[in-house]
Amino acid sequence: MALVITNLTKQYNKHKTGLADYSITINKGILGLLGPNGAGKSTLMKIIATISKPTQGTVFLDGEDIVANPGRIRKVLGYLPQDFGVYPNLNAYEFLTYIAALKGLGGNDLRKRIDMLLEGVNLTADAKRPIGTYSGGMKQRIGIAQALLNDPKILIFDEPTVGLDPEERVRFRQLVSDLADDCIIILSSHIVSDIETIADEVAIMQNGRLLAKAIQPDIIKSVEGRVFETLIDSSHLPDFKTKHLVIDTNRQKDKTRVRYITTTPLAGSTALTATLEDAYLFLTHSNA
Ligand SMILES: Nc1ncnc2c1ncn2[C@@H]1O[C@H](COP(=O)(O)OP(=O)(O)OP(=O)(O)O)[C@@H](O)[C@H]1O
Repeated sequence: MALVITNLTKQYNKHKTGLADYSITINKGILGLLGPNGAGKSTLMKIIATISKPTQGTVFLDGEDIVANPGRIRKVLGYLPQDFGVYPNLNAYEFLTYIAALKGLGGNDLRKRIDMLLEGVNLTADAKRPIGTYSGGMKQRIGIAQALLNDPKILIFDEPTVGLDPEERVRFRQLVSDLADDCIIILSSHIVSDIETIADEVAIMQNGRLLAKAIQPDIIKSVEGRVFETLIDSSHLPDFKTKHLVIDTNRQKDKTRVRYITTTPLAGSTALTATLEDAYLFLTHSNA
């Protein structure tokens, strides 16, 4: 199974471009879309989910044009939009039953599937109370459950970890990796650590363009040997920032410990092991 996206452009209006000549091939496994606000992550996901049409370009699923024939992908799609709305007066059971009806799902197994999904997102104990009384994280979890109702083969999660506490993030990661062998899973975040722990491959986006797409070690290679740490006078920090890409600072009285990326390190700097965050900040700054 493969999604082949070619020269995709979404022009919202004269001034707003969602995607600009974007091409990518997505295979089975977990692809993390990483990019700053406005990079085009949601736009890409909406087009794949056939909620939005591209201005130009094509999306093929196993050789079939899904822009022209959205029915092909809708049957096998699970989608959690960023602005997922719920019906506050329905409880979790009623809500999932309602979504199942919209998706044309029914039969004897439906109840069992809903029970299993509620268990998977840790909502069994709260399944009988109105969703309006849920916390943000619980609403997000019911959103994750509805995306899985039809046993999808393509899963699209727009910012799925928003509002989840650390324990729920671990549970979500587990749920997603259990599905990854058999599905294309695309998830977005602007939080590097979320993507780092979940995704096999990472696609870094900015301004509607794809800056890099590879497995994590290959993305990290772009900054290997260029990440350093040093201690400088805090008063020198503004000048230091004009010469090197500063990733992180830790102020200690009048000195500041700086993690930075450069090809010309200061004498006495310590070389550090590069991380996905280093590579992400390097790529997005170099292409800003
Ligand atoms: N309906 C719309 N009308 C006009 N412009 C839009 C619309 N939706 C998105 N955009 C613009 O398209 C660009 C990409 O937005 P998009 O929401 O896809 O980015 P994103 O990477 O998902 O960002 P975020 O993390 O903030 O959700 C932004 O400049 C945004 O303002």
